[in-house]
Order: sequence, then structure tokens, then C-alpha cells
Amino acid sequence: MTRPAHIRDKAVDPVRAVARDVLRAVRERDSYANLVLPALLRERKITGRDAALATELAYGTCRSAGTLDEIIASAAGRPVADIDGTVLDVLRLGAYQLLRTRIGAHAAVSTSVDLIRSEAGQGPAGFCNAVLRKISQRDEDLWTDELAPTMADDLIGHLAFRYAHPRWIAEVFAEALSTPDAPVRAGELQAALAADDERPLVHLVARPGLISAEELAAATGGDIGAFSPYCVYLPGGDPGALDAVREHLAGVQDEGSQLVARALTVADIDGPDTGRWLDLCAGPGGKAALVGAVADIDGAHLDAVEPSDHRATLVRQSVDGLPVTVHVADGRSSGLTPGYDRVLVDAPCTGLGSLRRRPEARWRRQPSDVPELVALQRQLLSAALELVRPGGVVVYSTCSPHPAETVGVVESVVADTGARVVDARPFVGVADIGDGPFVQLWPHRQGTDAMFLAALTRP
Ligand SMILES: C[S@@+](CC[C@H](N)C(=O)[O-])C[C@H]1O[C@@H](n2cnc3c(N)ncnc32)[C@H](O)[C@@H]1O
Repeated sequence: MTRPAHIRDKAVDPVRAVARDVLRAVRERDSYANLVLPALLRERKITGRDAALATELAYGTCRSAGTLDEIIASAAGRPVADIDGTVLDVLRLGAYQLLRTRIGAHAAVSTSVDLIRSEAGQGPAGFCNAVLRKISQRDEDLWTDELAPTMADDLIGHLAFRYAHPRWIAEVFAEALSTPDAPVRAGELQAALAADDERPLVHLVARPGLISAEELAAATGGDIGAFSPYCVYLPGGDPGALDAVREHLAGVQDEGSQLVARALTVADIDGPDTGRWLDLCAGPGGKAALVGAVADIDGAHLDAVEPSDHRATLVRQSVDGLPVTVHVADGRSSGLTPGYDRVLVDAPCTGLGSLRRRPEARWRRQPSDVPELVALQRQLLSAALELVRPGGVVVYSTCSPHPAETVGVVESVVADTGARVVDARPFVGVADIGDGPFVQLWPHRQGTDAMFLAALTRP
């Protein structure tokens, strides 16, 4: 019987082999690292500390790939486009260990060379050895001095390299953190990119009516969240293995997303709440589950719209047992009867606000993705304003701080429709959240994803 490639060669470290295979799936098949990795760990029965190391190596390398590539190209004396993909995956993995972990240089280089030798033979293994040894002669700061522009010449370019972000995303962060009166301070942009470059805590949501945040914290050993009454911070480990998650008492959800869902349920509206609530972009169902649980307590009902069959199935699973009806439909032409008290538009977006939770996303997204998304966001927000009743509330949110997707969309729809912006800050309940009326959360300020939230009503 032929043994699988990853265990054919005894010299190959199985933990690094898993990380390498995640990088390969991301590069060759556009896979999502956070879907591939758990499946590989299960299949290869890698658990405990080994699983934690494989996760750190796979996700960390994905997050920093662009900066690592510039260092690899310099050390190899050729562009990374001229390096065979299977060799490049291992060079990235080795460079990550050398520059961004405490793993010793000998272990980082020798395990990488073993990986290449087992697949590609002695020649590529020698190349890998030479490149990684060259990289190991400097630490990350020295490579930054060597290859990045100086802070004085080009602040954004420097910080983008240092904190492993594409330059255009660092520019978006700088724009979003600037005020009409003043450009972003260097220290603030640095803090924002640094926080976005770190592995985030897992945030759990305690499902209202089933378990309290206090009970969930006690059951999981986590800490109660700072802002959302449902949130628990989990320091580490596999949340899928927790009893509370397996029994659907709790789920995994960033605290910023919890605050958006909660804002919909507590926002002021004119007149009595008739209990008609709508989630116009519901898949995969994280916010619908939280809103649906509150609807159950408040005697309301939630309609949840999602055009993709697969994602609508995920919504159904996440709202099982709650007063929620899932509609497979386009939110721009859902056919639902107007008159909703509360409508959530958690719009499809670039996701630039949750890059820390999607390891490879920052290198995949392109500025050219933005205009099409903005057009869709405007149409969805306009549709929501037709579905809400006069005096009801529409909450518009994105997991992106991109000004075109946030303030730009809201202001253009307000100009077109005559809708009125309401101060969203009281519905979020976070102190020192800016001058309003919009809310922009940030990893470096609140420890949440960079969620944006606006509240609108129509006369
Ligand atoms: C940011 S996600 C929503 C996340 C969701 N609210 C949650 O908390 O789990 C945006 C969703 O909008 C859906 N979508 C895309 N085009 C849409 C459309 N025309 N109408 C309604 N939803 C759409 C996407 O399939 C995706 O599931």
C-alpha cells in the first residue's frame, strides 16, 4: 500500500507538513485556511500542542505572506514569481519561523529542507537551505530596515511592510482613522496595523435565554467580554470542542458582530414594536441566531433573507428552534411585505475589518473589488429603507472600515432617498466611541473586528 505523501518520509515533521499543505491549498485552490486546517488536523489526528503549533505556523505564514515574499525575493536574488510554488510554500513557512517565532534557526531551516527534499529532491533542497540561511542572518527589524521605505519617507509604506499588510489596505486604514480636521497620527496607524497583525482571541456568544455570559465564562474558563452582555473571551483551544458550543448554547462570534446584532434589537423606534424584524443579508446566520434568540424572548419574529442556497442552509441550522423564517431570495427584490419595525443590512463587503480572523484574505482582496460591492451595498440599503415602516429602524453594517463602503454608502443613499441618519452610539453602548452619528469599532481600540454601524430611519 502506498502511504500518503505527508507521511511517506519519516524525516518530515508532520506538524510542518500540515502547515505546508494548508499553504499549498490556499495558493493552488484559493482555499480558506481556516476551513482547510481543521479538516487536515482531524484527518491526521494531530491534537494538543502539535495542533496549536500547526495553527500558528499555517495562519501566521498566511497573514504575513506578502512581507515574507519581499524578504525571500531579496535573499534568493529573484522574484518569487520565478520560484516553483511548492518550494515557495516551504520558503514562506521557514521564513515565518525564522522571523516571527521563537523557533530556533537550526530547527526552522532543517525541517524546511527536509520538507523540500522529500518532495522535490536534493537540488531544490539545497536552494531552500541557502535562501533560509541568508534570511536567518537578520531579524525582522533588520530586514525591515533593509527593504521597507523609512518612516520619514513613506509612513504608510513602512508600516504596511512592518505589519504585513498590502499598501492599499494600510491606506484605507489611514483614511478611515483620519478625521475631517486631521490626518491619522503615526502612532494610531501603527497601533491599528499591529493589532490587525496579531492572532485574535476567540470570542464566544452566549445565546440569550439559554446561558448567561457569566455561566459560559465559568464553564469555559474564559473572561467576560468588555462590551457585549453576551460575550466571553476564550484565551485559546478549540472552541468546537467545548460542550457549550456542541450543545448550541454558545457560538463563535466576534464581539463587534454581537454589538451590531444587539443594536438592532435595542434601537429606539417611534411607536410600538409590532415584532416584525428582518435580516436582509443573513448568511451564514451568526447575527440571525443572536437576533432570533432576542426575538424569542421579546415575542418578535425574524425574517432572514439569503440568496445562496448553501448559506441559507447554514442560516436554518443556526436558527433552529427560534422564531425565524429563512427566505432564499435576493435582498434587492425579496418580495417581502413592507412594514418591518427593525431591519438589519449586514452587507456583503470587502471584509477589511476582519482580516485578523481570515489569515489569507488581506493578500487576496484587491482595490478593484470595491466598486461592485459599493453598488450592491447601496441597492441593499435602499431596499431595506423601502421595507422598514415609517419610524422603524434600519441598521446598516459592514465588517469593513473602508470609507467607500461605510460613510460613502450611507451618505449617497440618504441623498437619494431622504432617509434620516440617527445617532447609533446609544444602541452600541461603548464609551468614547467618537462624535457619531456612525460607530466604527477597531481591533486596537475595542479589541473587536473593525465593524461599522449606522442607524437610519425614514419619515
Ligand atoms: C457579511 S455577510 C452577512 C453575515 C451574517 N449577517 C452573519 O452575521 O452571519 C453578507 C451576506 O450577504 C449575502 N448576499 C450577497 N448578495 C446578497 C443580496 N443581493 N441580497 C441579500 N444578501 C446577499 C452573502 O451571501 C452573505 O451571506
